[in-house]
Amino acid sequence: MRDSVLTNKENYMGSLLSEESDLKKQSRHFADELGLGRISISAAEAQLIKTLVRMHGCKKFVEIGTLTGLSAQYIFEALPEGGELWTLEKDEKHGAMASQVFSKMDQANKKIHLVMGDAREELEKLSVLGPFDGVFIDGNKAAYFDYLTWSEKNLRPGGLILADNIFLSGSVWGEATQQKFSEKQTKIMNEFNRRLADPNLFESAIVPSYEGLYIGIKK
Ligand SMILES: C[S@@+](CC[C@H](N)C(=O)[O-])C[C@H]1O[C@@H](n2cnc3c(N)ncnc32)[C@H](O)[C@@H]1O
Repeated sequence: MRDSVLTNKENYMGSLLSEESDLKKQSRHFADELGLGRISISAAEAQLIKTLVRMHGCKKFVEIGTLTGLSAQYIFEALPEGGELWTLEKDEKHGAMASQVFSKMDQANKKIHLVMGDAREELEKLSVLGPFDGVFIDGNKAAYFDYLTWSEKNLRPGGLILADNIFLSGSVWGEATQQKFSEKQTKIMNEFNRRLADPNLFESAIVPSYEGLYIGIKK
């Protein structure tokens, strides 16, 4: 995420990772072309997500918010043979770039499906293919609670929920932020965070990264 705001600690963590592949660099390049490089996931966070997906043994995984396909590549790498990733995106330009990247990926033993359209509607259509083993929520911030409601219904018991940007740059605890989040977005994110914190529904933990990454396991 967001080179301009990476701390020395984050830069140090990044320096320990191996260089990203040409295809990942292509996704970053496309995001930069769109002027959205800052909202692409950082290598360190992406590596964390990949490790969690692998550790959890996820085979059928859903990503909400493809952008140019960077996080999707990390998740895809973590899936075992026979694995499938559905990644949802509503913006045509973003989808076209992601599609170019995905067409260059080796899909001989596992598959990646780019699903275009509003995630809330497309998720409902995907339900017939469930239950899924995990979801990465990184789409429309005002729809996070709806994404979670869908996940509760469509993940298997023990399924993995990962969600990025759950601090909304500090607006969830009332800090004024450079990026303007609406009251509605902040309220919904707080409801989302409180629901994931409910120990009757989830085993959960927060990684205090710059934007905050929620990890939940559905009970
Ligand atoms: C933060 S970016 C995703 C970054 C990506 N996961 C990565 O790290 O490489 C959020 C993406 O969600 C998409 N998005 C926003 N609202 C959406 C919606 N209602 N349905 C589907 N996608 C949406 C945006 O167009 C954008 O590409």
